[in-house]
Amino acid sequence: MLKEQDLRGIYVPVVTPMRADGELDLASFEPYVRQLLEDGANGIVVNGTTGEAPTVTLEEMAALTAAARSVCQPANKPVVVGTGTNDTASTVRKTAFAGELGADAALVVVPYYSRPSQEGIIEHYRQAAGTGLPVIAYEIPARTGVRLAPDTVKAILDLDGVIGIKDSSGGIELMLELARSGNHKPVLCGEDIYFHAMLCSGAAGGMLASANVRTSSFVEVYEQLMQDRLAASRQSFLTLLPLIRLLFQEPNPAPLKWLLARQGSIASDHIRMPLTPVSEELQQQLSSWL
Ligand SMILES: O=C(O)C1=N[C@H](C(=O)O)C[C@H](O)C1
Repeated sequence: MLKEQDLRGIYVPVVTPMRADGELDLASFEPYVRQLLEDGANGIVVNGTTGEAPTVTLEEMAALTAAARSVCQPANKPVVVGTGTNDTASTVRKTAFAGELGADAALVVVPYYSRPSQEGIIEHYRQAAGTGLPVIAYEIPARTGVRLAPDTVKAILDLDGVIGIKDSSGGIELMLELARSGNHKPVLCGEDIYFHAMLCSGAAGGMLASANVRTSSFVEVYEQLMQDRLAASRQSFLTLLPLIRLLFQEPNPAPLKWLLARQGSIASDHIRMPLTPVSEELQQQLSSWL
């Protein structure tokens, strides 16, 4: 199981490869994950936003977790599984199930849509962490419809079994406040454009969809900063900006899947509804970037 001190570096939230008919494509999945590890990823996140979690069935989650483990375990790299929903009871069941599947930790998003109170959200995490599988909280207000107050984040991070947080809050203010107030649990950047800024403010790494493409360059940004080579790290990050901008020009992971399919990492760019394939215009821009 994943320990707090090992939640650092580049965790890659993987796509869920699908065949052109929409079925799960496990044949693409294993070599694709293996390549990410060879390129230096510190861990893998299955069934996250980038993995199209809302459309992935429990059976598919189990198959993806097993396939990811078969590649990651021999390399001693952790597999994190997205288990958060907007219903506490089903989040607890899914997190416990991920534990049975051999996941090293669960990524639990703030319960979306219902707009619960801050107390309700803390209790949601208490129950998820009660399953015994280490929990990484996931703050992404643009998707959930509710924003965590800094004190709420601190209360969640104080819970036994919560080992850190993925911060996609849309800026570095939360990160700075956590650092100011002496938080010691790892904060991973979950908003690619802020990766370098958040590392400079004390983030322990990133869970970044763009790191699917230039994995070793993201690792380099991280490593250089850890070695206090600020200018080199900033320069490395700047070279990644055009990629990051393109990947988030339309809803993630459609541009990413298109790019991965185009470069042969997965067989098809199929994406499940209601997400739609990338526009022709963006395809042209991605081709030029390639
Ligand atoms: O799947 C993830 O984890 C990520 N999701 C974010 C999103 O799509 O909003 C982006 C981030 O890079 C990782």
